[in-house]
Amino acid sequence: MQSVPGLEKDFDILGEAVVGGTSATWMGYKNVKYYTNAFVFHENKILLGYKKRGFGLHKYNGFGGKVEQGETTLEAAARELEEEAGIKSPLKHIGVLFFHSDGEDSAFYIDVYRGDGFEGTVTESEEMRPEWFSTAADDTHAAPAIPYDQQRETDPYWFPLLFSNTPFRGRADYRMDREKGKLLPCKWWFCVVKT
Ligand SMILES: COc1nc(N)nc2c1ncn2[C@H]1C[C@H](O)[C@@H](COP(=O)(O)OP(=O)(O)OP(=O)(O)O)O1
Repeated sequence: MQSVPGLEKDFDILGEAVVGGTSATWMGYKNVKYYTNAFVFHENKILLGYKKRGFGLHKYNGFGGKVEQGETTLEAAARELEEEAGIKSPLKHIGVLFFHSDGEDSAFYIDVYRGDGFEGTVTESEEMRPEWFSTAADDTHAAPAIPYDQQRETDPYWFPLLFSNTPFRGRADYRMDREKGKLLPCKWWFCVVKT
């Protein structure tokens, strides 16, 4: 595993890992940009947003965005959740993800938050259309299954840890797949944090 700014302090507490992809070295990057991603849980369901514009267009994700100057990442996560889904939730930090795409100057450093329960009314925004999905193993909760085929390719590595409330860390490098004509993960690791 290669060091990542802000993650180095965690390396001695990382546990079970999924590692995959090419044996080539990790990609370099010039800058790191800080983001948040918040996931709200309620009655065996998770709230995801369908991205209507910009980065991640037409994919489901948590609610989040850039951390603005002077904000903590928790403040940024709460602000983005309210802007994009119209709700507040008692957010707790659950993970850190680091993504870099070949050819980009900046890498994404993402603080991931989990909130159990919410206040307010879930409301569609200009950027996101919120929808509930089932987190139950069976289909008894009358919500659709997690839409992994409309999410980022690396989400299946860490979503189970988010569901089980297990702190995690991870990194993936993306490269253009010329045959498929899109960026795909070429090297990755995802770990639980030992408690
Ligand atoms: C594999 O890469 C990623 N996976 C997942 N699941 N989420 C990712 C990945 N890379 C970035 N993200 C997240 C981080 C943020 O939550 C959003 C991107 O935020 P956005 O570009 O919408 O940021 P805003 O500040 O809202 O941008 P605007 O200036 O357009 O409002 O994706």
